[in-house]
Amino acid sequence: MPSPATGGDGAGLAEPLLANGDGGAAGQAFCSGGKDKWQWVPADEGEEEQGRPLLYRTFKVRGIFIHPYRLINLARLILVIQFFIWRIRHKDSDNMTLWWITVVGDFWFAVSWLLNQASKLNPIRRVPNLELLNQRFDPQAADDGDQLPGVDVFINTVDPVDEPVLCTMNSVLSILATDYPVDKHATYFSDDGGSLVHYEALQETAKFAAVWAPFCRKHRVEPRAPESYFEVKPEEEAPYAGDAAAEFVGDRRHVRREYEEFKEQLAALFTIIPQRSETYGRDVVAAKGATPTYMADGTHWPGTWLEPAENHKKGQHAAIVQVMLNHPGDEPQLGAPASSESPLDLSAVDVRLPMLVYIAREKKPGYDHQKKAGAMNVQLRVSALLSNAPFIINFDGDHYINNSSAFRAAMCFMLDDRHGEDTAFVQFPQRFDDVDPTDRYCNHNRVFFDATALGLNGIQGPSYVGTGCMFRRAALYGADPPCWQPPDGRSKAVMDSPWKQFGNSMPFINSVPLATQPVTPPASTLDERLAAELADVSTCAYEDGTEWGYGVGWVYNIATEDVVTGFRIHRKGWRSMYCAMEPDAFRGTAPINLTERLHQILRWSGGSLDMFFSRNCPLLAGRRLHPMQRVVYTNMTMYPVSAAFIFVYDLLPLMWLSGAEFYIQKPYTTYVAYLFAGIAMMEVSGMVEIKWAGLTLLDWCRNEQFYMIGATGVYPAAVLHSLLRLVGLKGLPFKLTSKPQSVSGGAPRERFAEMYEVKWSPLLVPTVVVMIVNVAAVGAAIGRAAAGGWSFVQLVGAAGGLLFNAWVLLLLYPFALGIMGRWSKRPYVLFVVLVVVLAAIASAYLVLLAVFAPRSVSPVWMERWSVVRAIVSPANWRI
Ligand SMILES: O=c1ccn([C@@H]2O[C@H](COP(=O)(O)OP(=O)(O)O[C@H]3O[C@H](CO)[C@@H](O)[C@H](O)[C@H]3O)[C@@H](O)[C@H]2O)c(=O)[nH]1
Ligand SMILES: [Mn+2]
Repeated sequence: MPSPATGGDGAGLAEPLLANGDGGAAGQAFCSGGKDKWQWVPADEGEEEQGRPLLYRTFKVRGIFIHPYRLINLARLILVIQFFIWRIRHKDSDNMTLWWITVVGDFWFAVSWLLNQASKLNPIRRVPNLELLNQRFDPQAADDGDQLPGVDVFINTVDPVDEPVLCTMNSVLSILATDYPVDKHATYFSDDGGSLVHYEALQETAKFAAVWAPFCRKHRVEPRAPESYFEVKPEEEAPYAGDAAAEFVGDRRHVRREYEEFKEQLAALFTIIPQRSETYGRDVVAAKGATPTYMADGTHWPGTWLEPAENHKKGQHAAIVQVMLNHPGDEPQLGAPASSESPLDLSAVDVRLPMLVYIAREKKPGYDHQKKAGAMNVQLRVSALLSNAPFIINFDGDHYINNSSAFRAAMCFMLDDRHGEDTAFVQFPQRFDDVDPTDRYCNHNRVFFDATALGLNGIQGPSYVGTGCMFRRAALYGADPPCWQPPDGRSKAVMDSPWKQFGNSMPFINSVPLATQPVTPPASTLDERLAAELADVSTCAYEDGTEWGYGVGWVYNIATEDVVTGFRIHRKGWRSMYCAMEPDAFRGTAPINLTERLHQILRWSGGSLDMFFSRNCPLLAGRRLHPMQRVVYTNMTMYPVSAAFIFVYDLLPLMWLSGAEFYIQKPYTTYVAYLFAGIAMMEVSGMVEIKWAGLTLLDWCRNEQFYMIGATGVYPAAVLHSLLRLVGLKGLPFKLTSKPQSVSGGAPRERFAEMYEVKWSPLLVPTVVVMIVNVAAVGAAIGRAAAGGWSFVQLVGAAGGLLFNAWVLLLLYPFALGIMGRWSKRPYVLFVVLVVVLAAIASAYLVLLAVFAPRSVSPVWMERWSVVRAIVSPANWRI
């Protein structure tokens, strides 16, 4: 395959991109603990005195926040215990079955609250010191010992339409242009769709990168994903950071034009490829009854045919591994001066591009390809044979690098003298671009990424969340961390019977011990033998009978590979680090359509339960797992179970409809008082959490709301899924998350158009039922109260119950908006409908009472009723 030009030649230049690589922002963040982070105080002063260079600094929450926070939670714990003692002593209810259900339910809530809270009692922030890193790993002064280590970058995609190809290629561009030594990182693009569109788009991208990457380096622009870069309004732009200010405007205009052209080329691929195939394939079609897909040079594309044919269809084709950009060599290359062809003066810019490899692993019918985990394990082996960097960072196709210092930031943790060696991965938060300003579907997950993750950071480290995470290769291979290695220094786990563990490729096995070495070996040159080996490690059969997917690589047989893979590493005793930077390290796109979002939560919660009922159950882990970390993982895997109880509780209001007096627990007022106190304390604790984590009230409400929305429909489905699996069935099918199409290069669409789309799915039904039940309960209670004949105590009881209903409805509010579709642009419609429906139910209920239980209705109403009845009674109808 012809490989696109890598740019001009030239010689000898210190990499300009390194000179001042980290930029000022991160430096400031280091001093103060970040913008607006007055809640945090340094926690590592002692360590500084020991004279070690601290590549990152540690901060803990200021006492004025954390002490009250812990105190409230202690008080709540006492209250909860007291509550149960009280309940057990007062076994008094109108229905003992319900009493038992609620005791068990309340107990489960208390436990899950405790598990959840436990993870957040010691939050820690860590801020990388990029300046120090750059000093220590200064390329000018460097001899071999002091170079930044290599990083292999994995990026995954499946479908050029569902995951718009322009978005994916933007991510690739942001990686190719990132601020890390060009010869020290290599990108492995996994195309699980085996699509020629991806392949040719990647070729175009490599060509465009020859302009884009040098432009970014020359002017030090951010972010380095062109779509996002050109979207920034001039007034929001960061101050110019390069050293050719005079040329900036002209260069930018030129690159922008090239980018527009590049976009058109990508969009055209969808028509060019079918057209080309038709032209080439005219005679073949009749003979084979299918249209092969042709590459530009007239050969068949093995990935897929336009019409499927044996061994050439989606899901059935040989492996394709293609080096698109070769390893650039370690000598910098200056670009060409401005010319009539290219007005961009690159004579002082290193124009090399990092290595870029296209992979479509073999697909065969009948094989379980293990989705993303399977794809990444192939990337792991292919990269081992080509560049074998000791570090790996992985991205979903829709996540791009938003802050070019991110790789260096991760290195601050990996290379630090304190815990660096025992750190298996550095997780960055997931941030999203396309979410609506109110974050209706809680896509930002702020409570998790700004509070929980910091809590985990204070224990053994954050869990792995699937993207934007830098790994130590050895940890993925199943090695032990140095702190748990036997004194002879060699990790037994890795080298006992390597075939059984790693499969039959000798070159791969030989690469394993090298992966732990700090200095990357030069990338292998691609000869025939290597090409054959690459194809071999990308076959389906390669992993048969090995440890891949169990003890080695990303974990298999689970709806989500992320948390469980992180867990498998933690249980070996490794730690992980959390790194939230400003500006955000990476950004991606989130599903902003309700149904997509629910399917995503379903996959996550289903995966969690899968994990609990697997060999990776947190309760089964050995002593290397920190006790608190075990608690955290137990919570992370068991949380969907609560839904079973929540669902019952949400339906309890049905009892209002019976009209009779009914108490789950007597004395009822004490019961209610306990519940209110418990809930109130939880809310107060939440408010303190908002303060130390720097969240907004809205972030926090969204979190509560989405928990409830999940708990009514999705989590019960997840429980069902794991029950199905427990009895040996397949469980629920999980689908790829579709990404918003607005960036796919077509006509500009309305902003957040996706949010207003309603796609019905069985998953929506239970939540709708819960909503109806609660609305009906409120209506009925109003009718009942209006009918009169309730004592004061009964009224108070009813008011408490109504408050519960109203609370449930408030929590389900985003869901209600979601199923309103475009109407939700005018939320007041919802309230009008609500009032009308309530009035209707209340009157209907009143009528029912008047007909069936006239004695429970006050005489005033009965009088009116007799008038109405007189009118509607058929006996009085005269024709
Ligand atoms: O057969 C497959 C299926 C998916 N993917 C890739 O996996 C990534 C994530 O899949 P997606 O359907 O987009 O899931 P999301 O819900 O967007 O992803 C979240 O949830 C996943 C776990 O379920 C994590 O792996 C992700 O990192 C996290 O962002 C995407 O890049 C896909 O291209 C593959 O490579 N092969
Ligand atoms: Mn995604």
